[in-house]
Amino acid sequence: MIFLRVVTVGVFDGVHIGHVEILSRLKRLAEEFNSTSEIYTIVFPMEYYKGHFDGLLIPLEDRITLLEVYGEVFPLELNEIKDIDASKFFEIISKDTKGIVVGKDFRFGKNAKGDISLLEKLCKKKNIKLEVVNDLTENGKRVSSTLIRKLIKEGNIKLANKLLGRAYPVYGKVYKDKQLGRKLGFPTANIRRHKELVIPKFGVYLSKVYTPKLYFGLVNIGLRPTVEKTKNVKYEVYIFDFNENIYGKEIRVELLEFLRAEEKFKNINDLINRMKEDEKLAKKILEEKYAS
Ligand SMILES: Cc1cc2nc3c(=O)[nH]c(=O)nc-3n(C[C@H](O)[C@H](O)[C@H](O)COP(=O)(O)O)c2cc1C
Ligand SMILES: Nc1ncnc2c1ncn2[C@@H]1O[C@H](COP(=O)(O)OP(=O)(O)O)[C@@H](O)[C@H]1O
Repeated sequence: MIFLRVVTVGVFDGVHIGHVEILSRLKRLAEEFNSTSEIYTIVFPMEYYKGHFDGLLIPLEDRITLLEVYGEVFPLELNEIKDIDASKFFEIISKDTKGIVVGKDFRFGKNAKGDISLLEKLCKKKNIKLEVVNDLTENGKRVSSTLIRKLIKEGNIKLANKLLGRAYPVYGKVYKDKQLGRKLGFPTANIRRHKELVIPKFGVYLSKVYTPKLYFGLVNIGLRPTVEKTKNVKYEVYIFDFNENIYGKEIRVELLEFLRAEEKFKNINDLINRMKEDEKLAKKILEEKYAS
């Protein structure tokens, strides 16, 4: 017995609202044909191999989890497929396939030779239903992983979150540091950053913190130039109304709003005063916008 399928191929980093358009169409098409749906996710985009890549939006495991809502997920390394010529690549993705869903800019095969017009012709020949999904735009700009990476690097977390369709997450295990925070009156849980991910603009963010219980807090992302000379980017979380030892625990932090850029203060006292201001501002925003 042949199991029929519908297929989509792409990087899908971030699984943003534009991706969701494609994935929802894929799921609908699978229902129409009473087939399975398969999502081929390319692990890293071309820029990664060209050496000018800012980093992924979310880890691959998270991408897979988000994609699994829409079908069976198969990760592909670009290196495995980039030298397959367009007709051969089509042969692979069209086997037992009833439908293909892609975005308007989809390219396939060696040197990205295959485009939508070739795909249309090939699909017609094999009686495969092709759905080409129009670009989703925000203020005239195409929603894309590249745009969201740029917004995150610029600190425009609100727009990045809107285009992602969810709050931008950073998370990891809390590790022990120099324990200076506690002395300053601002204990901070430090989490390691995933090396393959994009680094947000250095500064202070209002955040949700799951310990797993939900708290709000402030995250400082940066180099802490007032107290350290390092190139090591740190993610530190000061959790409001919280006083527990969470070393070794996994916490999840969601960036909500960018409050200010990281600064080098003249002395620790100026830093402490500024952190107090940050907390005041954050609590005011929480009261105005997030109180339930
Ligand atoms: C809300 C907040 C804002 C911060 N802002 C800055 C800053 O602008 N410049 C800076 O050098 N460090 C900043 N930090 C980092 C502190 O220097 C750091 O948390 C402190 O030295 C404690 O370090 P520890 O984690 O080693 O205990 C900030 C930390 C927090 C929690
Ligand atoms: N309100 C809080 N926010 C963050 N961490 C807290 C808080 N209260 C207690 N802690 C605990 O204190 C630790 C941070 O203390 P700190 O002196 O900044 O040390 P470190 O240099 O190891 O980060 C956290 O890892 C956590 O276990």
